[in-house]
Amino acid sequence: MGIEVCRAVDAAEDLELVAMVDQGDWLFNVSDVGAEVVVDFTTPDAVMDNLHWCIEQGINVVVGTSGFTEQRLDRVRGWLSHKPGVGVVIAPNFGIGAVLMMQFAAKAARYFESVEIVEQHHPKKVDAPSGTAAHTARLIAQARAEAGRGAVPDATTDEVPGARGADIDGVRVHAVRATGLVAHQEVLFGTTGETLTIRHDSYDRASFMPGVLLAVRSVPQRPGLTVGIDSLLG
Ligand SMILES: NC(=O)C1=CN([C@@H]2O[C@H](COP(=O)(O)OP(=O)(O)OC[C@H]3O[C@@H](n4cnc5c(N)ncnc54)[C@H](OP(=O)(O)O)[C@@H]3O)[C@@H](O)[C@H]2O)C=CC1
Ligand SMILES: O=C(O)C1=N[C@H](C(=O)O)C[C@H](O)C1
Repeated sequence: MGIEVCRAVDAAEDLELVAMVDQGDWLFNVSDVGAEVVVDFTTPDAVMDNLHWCIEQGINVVVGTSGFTEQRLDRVRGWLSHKPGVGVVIAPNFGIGAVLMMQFAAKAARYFESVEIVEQHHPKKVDAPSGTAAHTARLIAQARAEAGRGAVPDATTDEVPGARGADIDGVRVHAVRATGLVAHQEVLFGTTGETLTIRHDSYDRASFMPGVLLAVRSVPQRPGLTVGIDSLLG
């Protein structure tokens, strides 16, 4: 993703690529060259230190790295409270189709008794479940709670641990890894006599670039924390 983002920024006439930073490189290069925005696609282990450093330096940040829980977001809000002019956009998924898939899933959630998420990714992905799946599960759980829905019905005894997937806020999430896949997700809803499946497929990492560039262009005018790119879309 880092290389893909550098290519996209380099190709954009209104943006200038001033530094590329990999593991082991000094972050100081970024401030030395006067970067206005840093884009982070690293790992859940590395991202918090990178973010903290950038905020301290007064540099705006766009983050695509997964692994953001509500606790992590609160830590970022805390850092930003000392740097009121700095903007941070953290998005679980920059693909426009994926953003809509999450919105549609949150909308459908109140009407269906059952729901499960199946995310599918390339086998080099280091984390599971995906940030997109975790975020979708939380949105669905929130929508169900607001609609007064109780627990998803499930009488299964988990005879083999993991057979029923991970439980995120009461929503089962299943992670598939297979060569040939890029990034895909299905949200399966069920109620009496019918199911609804909402599916999104990223076939190429180019699908994330318009959303990343939109966030890069927007973040200097958006101090504070923005989660997701929904509010940036026209
Ligand atoms: N929000 C979105 O739309 C998307 C999010 N993602 C997420 O982005 C993240 C990266 O994905 P992907 O590019 O596929 O993963 P990769 O493993 O291919 O790339 C991660 C890169 O980060 C480097 N890295 C690790 N630690 C640091 C550090 N401290 N400073 C600088 N660089 C570091 C790694 O270096 P090394 O190889 O030396 O370890 C590696 O080059 C994942 O969390 C993924 O889920 C991915 C696609 C879209
Ligand atoms: O690692 C990936 O590839 C992706 N990661 C993000 C996630 O964890 O949701 C976004 C997209 O699914 C691609």
